[in-house]
Amino acid sequence: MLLYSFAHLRVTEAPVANNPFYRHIFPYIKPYLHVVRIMTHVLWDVAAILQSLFYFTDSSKQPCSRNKMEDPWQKAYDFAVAVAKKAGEEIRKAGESEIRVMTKSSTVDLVTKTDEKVEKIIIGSLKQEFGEGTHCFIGEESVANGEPCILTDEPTWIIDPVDGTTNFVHGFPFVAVCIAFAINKQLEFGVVYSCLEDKMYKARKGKGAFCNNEPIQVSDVKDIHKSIIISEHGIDRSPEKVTKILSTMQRILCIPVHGLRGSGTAATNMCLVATGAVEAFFEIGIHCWDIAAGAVIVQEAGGILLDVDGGPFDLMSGRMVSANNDVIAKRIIKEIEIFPSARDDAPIEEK
Ligand SMILES: O=P(O)(O)OC[C@@]1(O)O[C@H](CO)[C@@H](O)[C@@H]1O
Ligand SMILES: [Mg+2]
Repeated sequence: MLLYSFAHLRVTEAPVANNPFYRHIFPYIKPYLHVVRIMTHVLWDVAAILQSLFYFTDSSKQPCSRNKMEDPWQKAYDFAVAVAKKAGEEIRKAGESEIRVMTKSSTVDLVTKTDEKVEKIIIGSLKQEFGEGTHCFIGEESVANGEPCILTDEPTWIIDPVDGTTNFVHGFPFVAVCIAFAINKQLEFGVVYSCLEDKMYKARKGKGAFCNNEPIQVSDVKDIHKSIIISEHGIDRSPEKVTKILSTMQRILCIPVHGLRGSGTAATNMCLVATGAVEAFFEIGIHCWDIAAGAVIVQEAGGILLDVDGGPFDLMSGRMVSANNDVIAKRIIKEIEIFPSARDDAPIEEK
């Protein structure tokens, strides 16, 4: 302020001719006043530049920080919805012609050209939008082709292009495109497009869950006897595992619950928990791409996620209970017969 006022002092002729200051001293300093004036202007400008620099780099201040803090991933979220829609259209179109089926880890682990093509479309679109090398990707088919499956702190897209490939091959009407996004290993948003039903589920951390833009909410049932529970049979048909899976199902049925169901896709199952159509879905032997998007949707719809032993949910562990509340989750967990399953981030030789 002081600098500013001084800089704007007008250097004028002495207004009072008989003032001793103006008569004896002013004539000597007058030539230098112009220099002082220019210097103060320069100093003022430098001060202003420095002040704005500190102001704009302080993260608690506006407006530069406003852009950064505002909603950094909203654009990515909206883009993921658009890409999921495009992918779903591709799957619907592919379902109209003959589907060539191949197998992966076993004769019941199916894959089609559509799985691969749709994953390429999704990852290609994301790279084009956000730039090559800026984000990481964990995609079901890329991992099947040898890409690493490690979740780091980097911005990471977790993709299942066709969740429910067996359904797709058979024309069973639950097939979902799953796109999730994590940063610092925390899921930020998830999109599940159940493309044969044309239902777009989406959720962003702290911003609610939606189906076709309508808010969704888990059920408020706490009485296990009034619940419907979902589980799946998985693709591991070793008799020991199948025995444990069926034994768990029997125990849950005999609680008794209203019913046991399974849509054939983990993503759709989780969305059914999120809408309140069922109370819980659990499975051992799933993958991060099956459940990452659904995990955000369930939580944002008011539900919870746990490990099958009641511990904290771990996206890469290959096991999960998703439920409307912890009463239902813990009651289910009592009945689950746990069997070993490989982590997604385990070294290849351990899988
Ligand atoms: O079709 P994909 O993506 O290979 O996997 C289908 C999938 O439904 O298989 C499991 C069934 O046990 C599910 O949990 C998983 O989502
Ligand atoms: Mg899949």
